[in-house]
Amino acid sequence: MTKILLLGSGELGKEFVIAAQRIGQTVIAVDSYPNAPAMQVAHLSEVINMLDGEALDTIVAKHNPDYIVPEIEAIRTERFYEYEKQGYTVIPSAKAANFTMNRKAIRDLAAKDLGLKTAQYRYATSAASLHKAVAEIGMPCVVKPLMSSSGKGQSTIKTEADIDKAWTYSQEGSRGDVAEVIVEAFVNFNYEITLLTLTQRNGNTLFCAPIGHRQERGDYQESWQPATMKDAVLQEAQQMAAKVTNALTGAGIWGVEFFVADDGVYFSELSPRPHDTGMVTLANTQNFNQFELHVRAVIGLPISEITLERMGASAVVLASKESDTVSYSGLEAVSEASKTDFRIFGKPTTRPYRRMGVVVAYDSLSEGNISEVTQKAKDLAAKIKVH
Ligand SMILES: Nc1ncnc2c1ncn2[C@@H]1O[C@H](COP(=O)(O)OP(=O)(O)OP(=O)(O)O)[C@@H](O)[C@H]1O
Ligand SMILES: NCC(=O)N[C@@H]1O[C@H](COP(=O)([O-])[O-])[C@@H](O)[C@H]1O
Ligand SMILES: [Mg+2]
Repeated sequence: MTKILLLGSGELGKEFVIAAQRIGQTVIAVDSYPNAPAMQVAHLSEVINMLDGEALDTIVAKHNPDYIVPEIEAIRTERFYEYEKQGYTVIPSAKAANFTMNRKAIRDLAAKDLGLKTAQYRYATSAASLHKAVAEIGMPCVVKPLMSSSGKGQSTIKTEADIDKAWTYSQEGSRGDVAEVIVEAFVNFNYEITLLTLTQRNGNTLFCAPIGHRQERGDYQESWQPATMKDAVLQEAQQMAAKVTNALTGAGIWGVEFFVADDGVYFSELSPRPHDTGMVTLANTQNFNQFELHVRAVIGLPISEITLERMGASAVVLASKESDTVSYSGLEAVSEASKTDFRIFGKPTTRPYRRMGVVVAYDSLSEGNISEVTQKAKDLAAKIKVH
């Protein structure tokens, strides 16, 4: 039987496992804490520190998987090159996982090697060098730890007084073991999108309809598909996505993030895996959702087309405080509403702003209104309370 070693077991991993099991795959789910969402539905699980290369080596050798599928960024991805040499298949590739775990590698590749348009940026390794970088980039600007995701440790500097605070905050939010930050000029975009891109072993690259989203504190709040945009702008984004995924190599679904501003399309970053904003596809907006697409790309089953079947939106359910016990209320209201669905991820503990669930809403492409569908998802998500 085919064995998939899933490195990271959050909500995205959980849907991936469900999609994999539906087509007969065995999954071993790994994360740093027990009873993580994907572990609840996987065949086997392992709890390790994935930044620890030796711990990683041990479970790879123990399970001898056919596919190693990263689900988060904070993994000792340098080891992946070695696994590829040993004959393992890393998804999408060791290079893709390694370059995207660290904002520096992916940004330098995109901006310098591939010549993609990005926000102006500098790096800083201390509060003092952050002052210097901000002076060069100008304000407002955005500071992010080189290793973090979902906006952790990210803040916007508007005045001189924010700089030291931004440094301290970045060091608290950094997920990995790297102290460095990136400072980006603030892009005054009109809207931002995720372009889910499917690369396949047969070389056929396909794009999903663009997903619009709104972020707060660097974390997504609502996403909707399709995002309304001009054809020429979409094509430009598709070309950029093809370029960067091609350079990173390998098969899988990728969430390629863009800002669309008056002066053009900016590449922001990408996930070489399902994307949080792509949870909108759980509303069955497409013939295959992003997790089903990823599974098929992983095991090498060809997809010949991705079709948009209806419009949809997703809105997040967040926790508000730290707690070791979790319960939910308000599910009746969501369940009762028409053309909606929801997921509760089953995370065992809460912390402020931790994403615990998602509500999706949908409508037909001919009769629906995407703003209304998004508002509906948002209103219903607000009815679910995490206790
Ligand atoms: N240079 C920028 N100018 C304007 N807004 C920005 C900039 N960088 C980030 N943002 C805003 O912050 C959001 C999160 O940034 P980014 O995607 O880099 O963070 P992240 O921690 O990698 O998030 P995730 O892992 O959830 O994708 C962006 O989607 C955008 O809304
Ligand atoms: N933007 C990346 C993203 O959404 N990743 C998703 O969040 C999980 C971590 O959640 P947690 O921090 O609540 O444990 C990850 O495992 C992944 O599923
Ligand atoms: Mg992002």
